[in-house]
Amino acid sequence: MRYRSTRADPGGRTFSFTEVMLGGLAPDGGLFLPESWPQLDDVEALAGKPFAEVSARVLQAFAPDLPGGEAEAVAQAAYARFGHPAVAPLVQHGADDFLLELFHGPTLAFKDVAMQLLGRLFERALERAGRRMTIVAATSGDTGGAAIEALAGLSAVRVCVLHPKGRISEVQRRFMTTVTAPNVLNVAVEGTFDDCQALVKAMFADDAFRDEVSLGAVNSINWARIVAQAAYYVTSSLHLARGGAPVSYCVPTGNFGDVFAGLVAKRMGAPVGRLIVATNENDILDRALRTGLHEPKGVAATTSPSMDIQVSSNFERLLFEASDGDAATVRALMAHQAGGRGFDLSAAMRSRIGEEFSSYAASGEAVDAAMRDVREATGMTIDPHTAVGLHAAAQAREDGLEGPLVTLATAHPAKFPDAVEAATGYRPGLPPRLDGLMGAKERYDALPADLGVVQNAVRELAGR
Ligand SMILES: Cc1ncc(COP(=O)(O)O)c(C=O)c1O
Ligand SMILES: N[C@@H](CCOP(=O)(O)O)C(=O)O
Repeated sequence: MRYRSTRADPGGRTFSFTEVMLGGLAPDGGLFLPESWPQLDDVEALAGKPFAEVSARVLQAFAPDLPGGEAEAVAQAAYARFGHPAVAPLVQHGADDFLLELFHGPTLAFKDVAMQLLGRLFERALERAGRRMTIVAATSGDTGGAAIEALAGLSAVRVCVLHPKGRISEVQRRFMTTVTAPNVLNVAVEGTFDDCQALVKAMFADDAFRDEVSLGAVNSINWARIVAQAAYYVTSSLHLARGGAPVSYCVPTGNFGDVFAGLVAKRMGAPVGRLIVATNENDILDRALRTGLHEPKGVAATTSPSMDIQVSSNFERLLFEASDGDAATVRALMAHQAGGRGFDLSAAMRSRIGEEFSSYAASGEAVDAAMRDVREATGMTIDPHTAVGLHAAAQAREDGLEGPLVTLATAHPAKFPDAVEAATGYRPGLPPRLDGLMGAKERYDALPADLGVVQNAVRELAGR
């Protein structure tokens, strides 16, 4: 199993899983994808197996270069820390409608599922290579907390997280800024998540800097994140399909990593049906899928801040898939995007995407209504990101979607208590294990969205 960049022509350099994981972004600025899709042998036999076992099988399929037994060992350790024995339990909320709860990890968001695995894989790979690494991550709220939780205190890793100042919830921020481990640096950037992500990509594009600090990534540009997330599509689709109709998924979407993980599970042979991209008012992906025109129009602050994104990194992976691996097309479209311009999808690419993906966007009112409605109907409290997903699920049903439909519950409602309370009148509380979080001292640097300034802060961290 070898990997190539979405921007590299066939016959170019290929990479192993470990190189891909430690490299983060491909040297040419593209994203790594496998040269072919591995299949899960005897996939039906995985139905009902423990989450860690399925996760290890998925990982092994993509990472044959890991030492024997490593996939099982890291998966067992990673998921032992989750607050629910199923790790990612399904909860039924309608006749054929389900929520997949992905928030039972240490920082109450779906990012923990991948990050707990990734932290352990990094630790072992760096130890084998006898090297250190500086991870720089951009977050719109959840990736940062999950990354810091997974990497704090590791001697071979320094981790710097860039978050958009004032644009994430207080609980999200505190998951990051109250951590005192010396290998952690939090930076509040004057700008949006897109600015933070652009800074990360610019650091990767600076070869000298990349080598100087031994730069690594844990955003979903890192292929290992996507592989780890594919596991919950495998477990849940096998559970619900049982040899019958494939299972469709409604995925609250920002950086397009989570929904792309659904495609990966499908490509591996899991019974995954349609993939529904659910966006908030930052609807660039919904517009692109409906009209073929991918056109930026500025980021609005919403009650689902983790999805306040315009430049969705993993859309590039979908463009590569939809163009049949045509790197020249991907390079051309990405050049438009880098220049802040829109681009058009060809009719052929649109039609290929439309065979597997649909999309819906939710207004702020629709998100509030979804939180209220589900609470009134079922007593369940959901977070605003999950509400974006449930709104899309209802729209998909109105448009005639049949068969089992799973909406990903991507965060615990207690991460967004103000938004939930405003919509439902109920203020969700944090689990007792997090009692100290809201009173703990915070530490972060506020910096402008300036590459040189942020690079200097990362250099200082790397030298600690
Ligand atoms: C709670 C929550 N929901 C949904 C998303 C969107 O996921 P993705 O960026 O993989 O599309 C995010 C951020 O990634 C998130 O933190
Ligand atoms: N919503 C994310 C944004 C980064 O996404 P990632 O999946 O690429 O790490 C966040 O919460 O930080």
